[in-house]
Amino acid sequence: MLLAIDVGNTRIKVAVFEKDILIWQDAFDKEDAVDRFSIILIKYTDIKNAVLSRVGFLDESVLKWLERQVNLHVITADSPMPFQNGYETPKTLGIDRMVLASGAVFQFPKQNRLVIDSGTCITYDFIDADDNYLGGAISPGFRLRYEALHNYTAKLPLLTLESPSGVIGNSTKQAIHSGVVNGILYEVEGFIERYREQYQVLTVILTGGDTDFLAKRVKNTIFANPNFLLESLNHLYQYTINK
Ligand SMILES: Nc1ncnc2c1ncn2[C@@H]1O[C@H](COP(=O)(O)OP(=O)(O)O)[C@@H](O)[C@H]1O
Ligand SMILES: CC(C)(COP(=O)(O)O)[C@@H](O)C(=O)NCCC(=O)O
Ligand SMILES: [K+]
Repeated sequence: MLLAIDVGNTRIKVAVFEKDILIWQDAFDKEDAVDRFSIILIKYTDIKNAVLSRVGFLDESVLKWLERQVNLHVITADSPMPFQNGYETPKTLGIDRMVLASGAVFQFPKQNRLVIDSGTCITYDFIDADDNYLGGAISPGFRLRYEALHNYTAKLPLLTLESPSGVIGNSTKQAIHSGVVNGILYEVEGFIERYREQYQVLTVILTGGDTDFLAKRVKNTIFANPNFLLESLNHLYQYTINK
């Protein structure tokens, strides 16, 4: 039984795996980390190993606590990956993006793949059919855009994610929702179209906290899976221990 832990810039996401079966999952804020991890370890006493991907801040004391509870396997830039890393700055590449790319290789072998993870940031990661990771893009996620509009202007209100009434926002709030939501939709659809121009056959995988919201609205055939990073962590752990 394995505990997979994804520490992002907004939340901690966790899942318990029995081989390749996801038997339980949760997401929580970082300040609740030790309490929520304790609940999991009490509920699943067979957990002896954990695998962790971290891009967001996590208090060192939480890591030290975790290391005392389980065998903690932390994914780093030096961890073995099932792809050739063509990133110019491999040491600055987000561990989450590496895990996503490895999951695309495991779950969708030998094809051009674009992984879109809509969380704090929207990340785009491309792996070609020969398992070369080429990079992609980093863009502000929904919440970052709403907060930026509020924090960097004199008058705009701070709004939370809501579907715009239409393309033409006929009020301040609707104009903001249209700008944020339609802006992200057209960005995602535009990127997919550009990648498809260059790589005619392309598999698109969508994940992240905003998967469900985006999957319903993006006009492209995509594989939507909110647990893709956690599943990829599980596969990567198996891959690493069997190397
Ligand atoms: N309970 C929640 N708390 C915070 N964000 C949530 C929640 N449910 C869905 N979300 C959405 O998920 C996004 C964060 O996605 P996530 O993938 O967890 O981010 P990260 O991996 O960057 O920490 C938020 O911007 C929000 O739109
Ligand atoms: C871009 C990210 C902040 C995304 O993190 P997330 O939205 O998942 O919290 C993370 O992948 C990161 O810190 N990347 C480092 C820079 C790079 O990937 O080139
Ligand atoms: K992300």
